[in-house]
Amino acid sequence: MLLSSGISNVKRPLLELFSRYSREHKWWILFGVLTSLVAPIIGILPPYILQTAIDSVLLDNRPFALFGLRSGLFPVGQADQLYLLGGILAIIGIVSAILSWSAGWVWGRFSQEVQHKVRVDTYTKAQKLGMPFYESEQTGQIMTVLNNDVRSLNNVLGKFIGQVVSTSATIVGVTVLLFILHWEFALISLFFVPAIVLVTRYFIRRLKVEHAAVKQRIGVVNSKIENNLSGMHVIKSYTRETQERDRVASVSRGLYDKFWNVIDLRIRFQPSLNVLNTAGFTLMLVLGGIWIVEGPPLLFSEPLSEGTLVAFLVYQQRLIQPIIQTGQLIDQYYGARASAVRVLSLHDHEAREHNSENAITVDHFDGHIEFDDMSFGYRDNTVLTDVNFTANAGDFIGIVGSTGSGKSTLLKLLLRFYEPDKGEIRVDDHNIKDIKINDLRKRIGIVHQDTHLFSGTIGENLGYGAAEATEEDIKRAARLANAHDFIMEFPDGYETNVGEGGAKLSGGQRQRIALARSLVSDPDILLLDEATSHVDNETERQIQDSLETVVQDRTTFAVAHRLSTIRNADQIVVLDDGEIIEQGTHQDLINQNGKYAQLWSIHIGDNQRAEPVQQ
Ligand SMILES: Nc1ncnc2c1ncn2[C@@H]1O[C@H](COP(=O)(O)OP(=O)(O)OP(=O)(O)O)[C@@H](O)[C@H]1O
Repeated sequence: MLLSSGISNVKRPLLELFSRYSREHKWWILFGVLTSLVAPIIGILPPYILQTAIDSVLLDNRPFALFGLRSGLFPVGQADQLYLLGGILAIIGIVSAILSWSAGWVWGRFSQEVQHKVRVDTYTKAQKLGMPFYESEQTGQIMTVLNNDVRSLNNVLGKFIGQVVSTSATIVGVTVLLFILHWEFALISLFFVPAIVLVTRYFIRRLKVEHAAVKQRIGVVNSKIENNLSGMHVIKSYTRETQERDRVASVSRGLYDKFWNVIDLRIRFQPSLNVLNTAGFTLMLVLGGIWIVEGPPLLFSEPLSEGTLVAFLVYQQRLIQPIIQTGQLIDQYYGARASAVRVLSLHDHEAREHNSENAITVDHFDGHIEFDDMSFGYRDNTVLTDVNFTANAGDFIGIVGSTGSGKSTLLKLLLRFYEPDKGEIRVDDHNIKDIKINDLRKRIGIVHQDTHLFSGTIGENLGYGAAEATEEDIKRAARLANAHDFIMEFPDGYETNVGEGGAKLSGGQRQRIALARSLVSDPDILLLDEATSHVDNETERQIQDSLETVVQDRTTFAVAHRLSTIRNADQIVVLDDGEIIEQGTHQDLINQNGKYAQLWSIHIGDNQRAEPVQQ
């Protein structure tokens, strides 16, 4: 359960992801940083101008000066001075708005670019993971990484730098301005900042822990819901709606509890800061008032003007916001960090399918296949032991055996869904480990035991594995699989929508479409895993007739419980508990009078019993 525990060895996951995805956008980032830096600096000037308006224009107790400059160009009349200040404020407002818009645009685009790329990359990487990964991870957890985690990363990767830059610029800018305005009062008024930082730190540390727990719980809820939706027919059949509702409610409550911990921390965080803020504001107002009325207290010497006090009070409010924002940024940071760990766990997962170093390219197989002393097990559970047999090019091989004897596993090993633990599998004298995985799979057609169709039309499903297939290729394959006639009976023919996972078709129809799909690309090797188990005897006989033509041109492995399907095979392999116990033609095996002969007599008996009683 790697994703649910979120293991990744990367020390700074966000930085790592940022460096992976930001390179090609360095100019955007530079522009974004510049605008995020300049916008808040310009934005903090109005209170400074307010001070001039109060002290130099309204109270007229200071000579008119702006930014330390006393120019003969400045107007002397009060109204003109106010017009000048009003004009400057308007320009600041416009420039500030343009810069904020530019910063918002750049970071918004950048964050969407990053989100899009991380999502596509993560999906691409997930696709490269081998089947064992999908068997050990819940689909819901993988979906959570692709949806929630990628979205949460977007918040930070895209906006974080802009916010960090503008927040830092505001804090530094305001602090510098306060010292320029009145360094003695600035020393006193900044006293409350360390208290705010300490409170922020306390909450952030606790949020970090809770965020990781929330991420994991979201995955659990998604898995449960996804699992239930895909098994809805079973839930309904067994009338388990109430129990399943309770189970969903239980995992959802688990998420609720964890989320509540985060919300509880957040809602206590903001009021705590507000209390500190109000205390700081009140103290400054009282102290500043006394300073103005009675002159500088204690060791201080500079008198304080009314305008300066007003500017300080406004700046104090301006300062608290970026400090709170810093807290929120750190909160977001830890949320995104937990997501980054999960995304990287998927990106860097070692269970990736990979070609060997000197893997060869293949565009055709003759179809000579050898299993050479091959053994395989799922984790600790040995499923196939010392399998030895050879299929000559063009052979039709029947594989029979009791349930769980390893028949499907044998076919999956040929596709390299898993690697043998011992021995090897060779196709045309090449160990399949040394053939490029995609080349191997492209030349092998398979009909899985569990037929899966994708939402879309019948035609789209048929052409799924062969982009270059013509309409004629598709129809030819459909005829071979005895599917063409029933497809044409639908009003929309090949344009018929199959529904979610093929739900609008019968089991037998789905199977015939899957069979046709495997034939469209004209594979050199064909693997049929119970490919006709859901069709009636008559349809099976018709498919059998068509397949006789099909199998002549390629090596075919057919797993079948219905033994009539493989009766004419060149070779029948009988598996029992993962070992080959018998091998030969139908007649050889009947003559041996072993397991196969026993199965055959049951099969015949079944068929006879299934015959309608003659009146
Ligand atoms: N992904 C898996 N992980 C762990 N064990 C598995 C997995 N797939 C199959 N097995 C186990 O391997 C054994 C062989 O399974 P396999 O599907 O190959 O049997 P089979 O002969 O095709 O059975 P059936 O006729 O019922 O389809 C079974 O005991 C099964 O439980």
